[in-house]
Amino acid sequence: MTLLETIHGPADIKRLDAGQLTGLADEIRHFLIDKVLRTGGHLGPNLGTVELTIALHRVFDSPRDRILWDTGHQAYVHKILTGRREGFDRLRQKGGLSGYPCRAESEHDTIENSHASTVLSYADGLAKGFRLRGQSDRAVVAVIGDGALTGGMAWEALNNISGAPDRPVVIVVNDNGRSYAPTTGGLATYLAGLRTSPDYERFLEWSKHQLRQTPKLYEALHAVKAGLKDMLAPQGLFADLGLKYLGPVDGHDIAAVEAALRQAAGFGGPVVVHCLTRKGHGYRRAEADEHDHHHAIGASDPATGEPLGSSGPSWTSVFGAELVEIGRERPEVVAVTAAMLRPTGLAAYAEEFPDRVFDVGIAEQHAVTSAAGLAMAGMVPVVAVYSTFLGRGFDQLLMDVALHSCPVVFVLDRAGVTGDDGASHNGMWDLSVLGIVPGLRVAAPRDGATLRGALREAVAVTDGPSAIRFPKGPVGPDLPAVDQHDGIDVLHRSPGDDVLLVSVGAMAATAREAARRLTEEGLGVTVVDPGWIKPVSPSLIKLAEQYRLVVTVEDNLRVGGYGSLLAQELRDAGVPAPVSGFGIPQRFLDHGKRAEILADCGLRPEDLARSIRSRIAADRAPGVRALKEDSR
Ligand SMILES: Cc1ncc(C[n+]2csc(CCOP(=O)(O)OP(=O)(O)O)c2C)c(N)n1
Ligand SMILES: CC(=O)[C@@H](O)[C@H](O)COP(=O)(O)O
Ligand SMILES: [Mg+2]
Repeated sequence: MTLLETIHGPADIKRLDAGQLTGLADEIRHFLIDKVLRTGGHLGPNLGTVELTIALHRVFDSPRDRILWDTGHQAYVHKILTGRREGFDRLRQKGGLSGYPCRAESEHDTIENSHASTVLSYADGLAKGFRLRGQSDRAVVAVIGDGALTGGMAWEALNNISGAPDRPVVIVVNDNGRSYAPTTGGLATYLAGLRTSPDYERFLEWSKHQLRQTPKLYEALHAVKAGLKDMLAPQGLFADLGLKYLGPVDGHDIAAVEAALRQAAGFGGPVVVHCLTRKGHGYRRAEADEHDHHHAIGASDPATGEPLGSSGPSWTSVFGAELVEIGRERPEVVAVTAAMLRPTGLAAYAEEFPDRVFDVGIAEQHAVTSAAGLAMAGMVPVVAVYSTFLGRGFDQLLMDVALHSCPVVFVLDRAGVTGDDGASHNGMWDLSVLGIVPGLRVAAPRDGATLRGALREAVAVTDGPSAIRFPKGPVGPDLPAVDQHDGIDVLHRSPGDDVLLVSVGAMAATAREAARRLTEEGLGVTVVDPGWIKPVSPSLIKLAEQYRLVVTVEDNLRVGGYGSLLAQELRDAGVPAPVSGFGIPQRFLDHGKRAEILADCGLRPEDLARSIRSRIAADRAPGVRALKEDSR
């Protein structure tokens, strides 16, 4: 039986000796590489937290003590050590283990939101709550990455935590120097300064080498070392904030981390434990990966580590390539990313125009308002961000960009159902929130050709902001229009005025297939794709007036009485026919594959056809009231 097979919970780790712990770390590392290569997931971040997580669960008593993970993508080892090893064969699969902490899975889990920079706020609140409930003996431990530490929320929380010297929050900075790419900004430079002070490096090596022979003394020295570093490595920032600072500690040295955590646990106030780790540690391909592919990998060949089956160009790559072409023609076009240069397709642009790309760290609020500043300076900023993370900068979009009519272009990748990453990663809210922004234009391209077209139109707009949204994954073949109606692409037309099906963005193929099925049943169906869905074009309104039922379908949350803001606008414009919007039900969606989730949401072609059919039938049934607006 392997050591790992004997671990069913944190108690089992506490009884292991130093030699066994090293063996356990090796087994976990091999387990992670084997499992995550097969399923896909956050291999790099989790290889970096093996020893750190072992030490955390040896020092603290989860779940009474709360161990919190920022973003949560690096909590696989936490899951393994809290009895969920068997679940990794179905990691991130429908009905299987979530890729993030999940309260339904374990009492050891707390934060399910995978948006970064939140953990210190949770910790501050938990510590306050424990104190008020007379449970101040419960430790609150917040693990935050160097990347997440560049997010504004983290500093709002630090301001509060550091203002309460008796607030027993242990802040573990998991510093691997990278978000996806190397972490940017002055804070990153500062942290690098802490970890690269040469005196401290030499001392670190000496103490590890010399004192390995006498482990007992090893722990004792770590307390001394914590004092020594005051002379060896400056750590003003945290100390100046009133936070005790321990470190930097070798985050792959279980004994060292344990010693620092035990010291921190005894402080009784806010304390930073600065752990130095390496993303991908122990897996050469990940450690050598300069293109942050191993941050989040797809299912890969276990033998070679190569990703399995690439399925053609992605939406992201189409956007990135077109932006480079535009950038060559328009020197005023600049790009802004929130620590996701490659994932949002901006790497090529940065390569060709290094002075015209700004990585602001995981700081979407700053990304948006600094883009407003860029626009006010006469530039044309393109803010590339995952749809779900735009929520973090919505106030800035509304009040700093739109209120000032700044010509900022928002490119929202991962719009709609993404799937693998669970509830907080689906880009299912953007059309709902963008629909209420005065003066904002919104486009939802259906394929690569219309994405390129929409991007070129957007960067040409001078009197206000635009947003373009598209889903995760392969873009697939272009879907050419079969006709045009007053500037609107017609994707399908059969004789008759029964249904106008307004397809939004990547739902085009679904809408077209649903229309084909309904046409076979003798219904007259026209499918159109407006491309730009906000503002609603007068041509679309006029066209809609000619049909007995108007249906919209979008890969976005259903809102309001008509199911979508587009449907609402058509109705409000006086379209006489009943109008129904089909979209994602108002609930948080569990992880799974995009296709599975769309099926669960009733957004397959057969679902759409069935819903439309029932509405038409209801309308035709004698004595049945006229079609109700969508009331599902
Ligand atoms: C608000 C927000 N923006 C962007 C992301 C995408 N994202 C996920 S992990 C990550 C990098 C996190 O870096 P760090 O905190 O240092 O953790 P590491 O991966 O290095 O362990 C980013 C940008 C996110 N999860 N949340
Ligand atoms: C944790 C996080 O937010 C990202 O790492 C995300 O998981 C990446 O998603 P994609 O794999 O769709 O780029
Ligand atoms: Mg990091």
